Amino acid sequence: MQKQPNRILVINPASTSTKIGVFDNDILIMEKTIHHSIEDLGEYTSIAGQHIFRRNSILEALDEEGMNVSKLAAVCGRGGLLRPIEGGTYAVNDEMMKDLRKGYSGQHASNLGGIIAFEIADGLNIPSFIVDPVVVDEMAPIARISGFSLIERKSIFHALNQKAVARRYAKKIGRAYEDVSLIVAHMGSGITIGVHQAGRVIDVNNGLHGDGPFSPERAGTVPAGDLVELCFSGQYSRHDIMKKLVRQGGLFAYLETNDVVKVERRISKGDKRAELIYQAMAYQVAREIGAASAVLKGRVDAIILTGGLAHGKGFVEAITERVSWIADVEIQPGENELQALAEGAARILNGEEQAKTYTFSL
Ligand SMILES: Nc1ncnc2c1ncn2[C@@H]1O[C@H](COP(=O)(O)OP(=O)(O)O)[C@@H](O)[C@H]1O
Ligand SMILES: CCCC(=O)OP(=O)(O)O
Repeated sequence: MQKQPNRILVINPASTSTKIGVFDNDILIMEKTIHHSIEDLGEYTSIAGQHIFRRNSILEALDEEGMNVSKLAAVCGRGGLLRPIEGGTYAVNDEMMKDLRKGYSGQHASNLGGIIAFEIADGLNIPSFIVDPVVVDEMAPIARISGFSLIERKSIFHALNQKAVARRYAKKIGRAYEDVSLIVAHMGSGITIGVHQAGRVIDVNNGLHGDGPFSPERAGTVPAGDLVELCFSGQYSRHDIMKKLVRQGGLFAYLETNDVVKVERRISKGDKRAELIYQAMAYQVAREIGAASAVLKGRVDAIILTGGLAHGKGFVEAITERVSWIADVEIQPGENELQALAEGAARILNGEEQAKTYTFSL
């Protein structure tokens, strides 16, 4: 008799929406984006506080789609700003729940992924997982040195999509992920450029509140001395400065939108300032890719451009003309995070891998 496939619910919470998918192993059978209004989310003072509201929205959506939750074999969520850990699939445990609720390394909607996965799975007596959270840290010791001895460089990036596209590219060329050297640029609300070598991301910018190119929302690397002067000018609170660095920095600060489609429309109507800022963002991405190629001593199998901005033809061209001398440029627009979550959970349920344990009590 043929074995029943494992049915997996996957959950990817973003700032104003929750994307869900139901898979039989790694085959998608249902996908939905649940949009949350600013008014609905505005009722909560913290991201973790939104868990019941978002969980109920997910259960309602599953019900509307005729999905019977009692058939689920596991629930898998995108995880969150935990302590730094190596890549892989982790079982959600109490220690992880504590750190997700607190936002150990900061606040991001992905903190809700593991929390909601655990809550739904616990009620059904099935396992819950997270896969390649944003705190995956495989950085080489040399990459951690910032040059300011009180601050270490941190690995906070789009690990889930970066690893998924890198694995997919390796498979396409008939090699193992562990055998290729790649530069992956994930370009969404934040932009992260990862150096993938021997199956590990040995260097990457902290795309949340660290360094790297500016992005639709993030300021990226800023001149340090000038930033210090602003912080102590008395004009801005800590909250104001963080907002200007993380959510309302970069493109948003210059053009009052984080939507690159709108910016492209403005450029096509002759808006020269919009054109300059758009080109500057592409220039900074290309510059970071150049730096990443030096990490690999020029031995780069491919450069992969992915994330929402990789849909933008002009943006991709502006980067490609500066970096195509390094290696082939492969475009994988958008993100396949739901698929990557399902594949990570399926590898455990099918016995191909063992779930890793999140523990720091030693
Ligand atoms: N077809 C497109 N052309 C250019 N930019 C696009 C296109 N589609 C989406 N984008 C831009 O991609 C960015 C969002 O990327 P996305 O990967 O969805 O972000 P997030 O990190 O929030 O998941 C937005 O600035 C959006 O305007
Ligand atoms: C860098 C970690 C995650 C991140 O930046 O996500 P968004 O692009 O969705 O803001």
